[in-house]
Amino acid sequence: MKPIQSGIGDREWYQNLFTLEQTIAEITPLHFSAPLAPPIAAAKENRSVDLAIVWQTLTQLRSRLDVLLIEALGGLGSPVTDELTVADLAGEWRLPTVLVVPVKLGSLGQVVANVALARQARVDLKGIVLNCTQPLSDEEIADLTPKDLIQSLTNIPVLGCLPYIDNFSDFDKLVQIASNLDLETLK
Ligand SMILES: Nc1ncnc2c1ncn2[C@@H]1O[C@H](COP(=O)(O)OP(=O)(O)OP(=O)(O)O)[C@@H](O)[C@H]1O
Ligand SMILES: C[C@H](N)[C@@H](CCCCCC(=O)O)NC(=O)O
Ligand SMILES: [Mg+2]
Repeated sequence: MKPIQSGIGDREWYQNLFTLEQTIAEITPLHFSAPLAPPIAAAKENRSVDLAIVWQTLTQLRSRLDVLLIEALGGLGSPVTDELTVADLAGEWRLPTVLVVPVKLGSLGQVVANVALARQARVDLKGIVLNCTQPLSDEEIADLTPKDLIQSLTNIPVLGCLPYIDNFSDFDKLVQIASNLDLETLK
């Protein structure tokens, strides 16, 4: 699921990449046109952010699927409503969570701040995945986001590093990349 989406993006990606039995309304029960934070995008359409429909759809899907992977939006501190952040929802809805961190200078500060926020909101943080959103060497990745330092600072396991992907339509490559992540701990 991409339960709340603003603008064009993830739900369209999923439909192109995967064969899913869910309808688009099940993949994304709440969609807003403006590519902005949900409360702001909703206000532009004179709508509110109806979390009840998100919870209902999530509950239905969870009961009929073996695995339900949910992509949030923005970061843990991004607002979902005027009162609630992504971290608040993940905590209150008890969703086992993986933090995805783009590899760049500043990532260490971001990861420490986000893990602190996750703890404050009682998020069940299972692991951290590093994401190389630009082509970098192994040495550059290790210098910017050293796994051992992140684990020592946060006490959260680093499950792996997604490489830079230049072609998202190479499905076999995506499968091979996913198989390198240590996802067994999420079960
Ligand atoms: N490993 C990668 N290699 C190359 N491009 C990437 C990689 N990860 C992300 N991108 C690019 O960044 C875009 C947004 O990625 P992603 O959906 O993961 O962002 P996000 O942080 O989840 O933001 P959102 O809140 O919009 O979901 C992707 O569609 C892709 O174009
Ligand atoms: C438009 C973006 N791509 C994203 C919304 C990100 C909101 C971030 C708000 C913030 O933290 O300032 N929407 C989405 O993932 O559907
Ligand atoms: Mg996304």
